[in-house]
Amino acid sequence: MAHVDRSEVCATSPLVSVSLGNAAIFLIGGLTRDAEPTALLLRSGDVVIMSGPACRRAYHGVPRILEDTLPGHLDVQEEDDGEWRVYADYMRTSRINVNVRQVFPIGFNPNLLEVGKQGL
Ligand SMILES: O=C(O)CCC(=O)C(=O)O
Ligand SMILES: [Fe+2]
Repeated sequence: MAHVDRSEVCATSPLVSVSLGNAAIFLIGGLTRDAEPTALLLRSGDVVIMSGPACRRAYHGVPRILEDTLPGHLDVQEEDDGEWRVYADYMRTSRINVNVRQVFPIGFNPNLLEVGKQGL
């Protein structure tokens, strides 16, 4: 659940996170699991920007999705059926997170994957 983002080589680039669907509890703590986390309520349409090394390397996670918080404009009415039923069943209990993150630093050359060849 709680994790630190480690796939990004560069911890100084911000991460932009967009929440869609049911609301959720987002916890953000510190650089160790001992730090008391702060809880944020993320609703559909909310945008979180995680910026700075202390934030990008902080433990965080989404322990809880709050059911029955799907905004009306993302819901499907009872009379709708067919292909939209699959969407409706999924969205009823789900939250979708879209995030943008910079995994590699500027100037990274994927053709030079061996350690020490990047020249960065
Ligand atoms: O769902 C979220 O808001 C957080 C996602 C996350 O922590 C990640 O993609 O690394
Ligand atoms: Fe993460």
